[in-house]
Amino acid sequence: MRIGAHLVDREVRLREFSLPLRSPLGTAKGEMTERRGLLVELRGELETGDEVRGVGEATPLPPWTEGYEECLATWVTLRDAANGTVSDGDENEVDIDGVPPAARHAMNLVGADASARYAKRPLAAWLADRTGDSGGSDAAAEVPVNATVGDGSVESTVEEAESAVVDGFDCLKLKAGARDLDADLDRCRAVREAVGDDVALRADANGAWSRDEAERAVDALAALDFEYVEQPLPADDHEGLAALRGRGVGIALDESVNGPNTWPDPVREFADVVVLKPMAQGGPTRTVSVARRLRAQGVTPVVTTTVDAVVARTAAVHAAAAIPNVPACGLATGDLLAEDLAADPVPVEDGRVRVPEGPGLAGDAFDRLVGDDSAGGGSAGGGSVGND
Ligand SMILES: O=C(O)CCC(=O)c1ccccc1C(=O)O
Ligand SMILES: [Mg+2]
Repeated sequence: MRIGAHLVDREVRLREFSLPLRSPLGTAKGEMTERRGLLVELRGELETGDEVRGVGEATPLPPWTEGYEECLATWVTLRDAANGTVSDGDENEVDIDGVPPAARHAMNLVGADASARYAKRPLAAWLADRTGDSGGSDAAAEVPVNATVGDGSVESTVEEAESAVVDGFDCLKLKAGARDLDADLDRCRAVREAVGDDVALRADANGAWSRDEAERAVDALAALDFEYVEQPLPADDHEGLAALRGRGVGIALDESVNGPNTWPDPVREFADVVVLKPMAQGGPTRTVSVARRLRAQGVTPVVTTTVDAVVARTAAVHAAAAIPNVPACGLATGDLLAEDLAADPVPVEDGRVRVPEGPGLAGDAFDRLVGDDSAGGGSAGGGSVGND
């Protein structure tokens, strides 16, 4: 296949970016300090003469997705094939099954944004139309979100939690697993005492615990009335995860289903909640259809970013809005970035995000973001790698 194969005069352009985090996000897998990714823009004309334009983003994060270099190399190939800047022939045909998840996310998103804009529908409504039941279903106007609280001392964890509650969040997710279990449980207990009983709490261990630790954690978190614990055990310990069910706190899967691992089957026997990261699922379209299938078997889907830039974060908000009655999602990650590529069309207010009402992602808000293409020393104009 080729991107925009049905378009005349198509042009795909890439921009590499690198965005520092405001302060490092502490997790069981180490500290995240910056996010590197690619913006993609597709322009062309339909045979009717109508102009088509779409924007996408690939912000890879191993082990959830491929690494940056593979993602970039994939997109340089996709771009050159789409633009016809290499001689016609087999090398212009890209096998879609070989496109890794973050690169595929951008592919899905440029197409979905372009299609939704052409249909004059917000992306959320377009996604709901395409993935809904026969009658279709409306997209939500707002999505509830959780605050993301990184690893830290008891004091700094409580401080961050309290400030999130002051900002209007009624659901907090605490990163855990970076320190020993008793220290983590002290943090969780201190936050519960500080925020009271009306705030929903979640913990995310990123697969750090042993079976014994996970069992102890689950019992302690149940007593603190935590809503769920995300990935208490390594991604492939399906049996261990199943054994943690029914002890008073929900079991959520993240790494088990976002990344190279095989899903436990049937997933409802292993999880109450499944976290869907569009960047790891290969795009918003697949995210919404997987979410609807999960719902149908009684598993609760939650959408989160991989701490993406504004284009993918906005897409994730649309995807979440296309899932009926989605609970609080991990989409309040824009504030973790010290800078971003554009003004935020999906700011968090009172623990909720309003879904942009313009066509596609956010009307033409992202149309100026991809300047002259210089990514990958590309054939579309040469130049060096990077623009910052
Ligand atoms: O869910 C959230 O609150 C934010 C997203 C988040 O925690 C995250 C962000 C980047 C990579 C991994 C994760 C994770 O859920 O483990
Ligand atoms: Mg997680």
